[in-house]
Amino acid sequence: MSLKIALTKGRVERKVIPLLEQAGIDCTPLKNKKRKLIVQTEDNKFEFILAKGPDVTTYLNAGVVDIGIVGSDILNEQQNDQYELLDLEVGKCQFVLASTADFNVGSPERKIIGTKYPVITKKYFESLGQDVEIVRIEGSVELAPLIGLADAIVDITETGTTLRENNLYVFDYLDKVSTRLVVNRMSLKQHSTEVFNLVDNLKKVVSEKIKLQGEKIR
Ligand SMILES: Nc1ncnc2c1ncn2[C@@H]1O[C@H](COP(=O)(O)OP(=O)(O)OP(=O)(O)O)[C@@H](O)[C@H]1O
Ligand SMILES: O=P(O)(O)OC[C@H]1O[C@H](OP(=O)(O)OP(=O)(O)O)[C@H](O)[C@@H]1O
Repeated sequence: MSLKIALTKGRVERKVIPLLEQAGIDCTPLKNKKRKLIVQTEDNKFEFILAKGPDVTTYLNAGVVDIGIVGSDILNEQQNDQYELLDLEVGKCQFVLASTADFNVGSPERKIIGTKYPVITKKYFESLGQDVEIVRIEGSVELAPLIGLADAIVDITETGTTLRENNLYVFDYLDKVSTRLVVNRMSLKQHSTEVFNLVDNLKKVVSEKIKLQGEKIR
């Protein structure tokens, strides 16, 4: 039976495929899948289920997949205690509080904050002792302070390009984000050899990559 892996499609998928290949998995069917959402490797050892990030944990919780590959931003936002086995060290970015230059984080008025991450945002402002109004936005979050929908945003940034090109400034840095491998606890019992084989192989790939990056910096 194949090990079922819910893989976040899009950016995460693109960053994770090279790691899977280096871990010895032939990803040709995954790379040629076009609009197919379920893809099996030639040797039938793995079945990839291509899903949106927030749905990856839904599949895991329902027990219909064994493994999930998803950003820690989503795991933190959902707060439902997934069993994380590996930080894949790709999809790295960071949560920031950002706004236009005139924003004052210390001002006493109740602020309106635009975000895709209401739980993380609420917690962050609670830690500052502030009760804020949250406007949930699905994408292009940077628009919110520009068009007067919110006073500021909490969003993820990688290169800072989107903020820069829209004249937004970082007012605070929150948690760092990266792609994680999480596992269904039942699968860990039923398919422990297969799961740990995959995790061990990926661990080697990730630590080799980190070592090489360290050598390049030195
Ligand atoms: N700018 C970024 N840099 C690095 N990782 C990011 C960035 N934005 C998002 N991520 C990570 O990728 C995951 C998926 O992101 P998102 O759903 O925004 O993009 P996507 O659907 O892959 O986008 P696209 O379809 O444009 O490739 C996020 O949960 C997060 O962990
Ligand atoms: O710092 P940068 O490298 O510019 O990356 C940051 C952007 O990337 C993400 O958006 P994404 O590209 O996923 O699009 P979205 O706005 O539709 O979510 C994030 O929400 C920022 O908008």
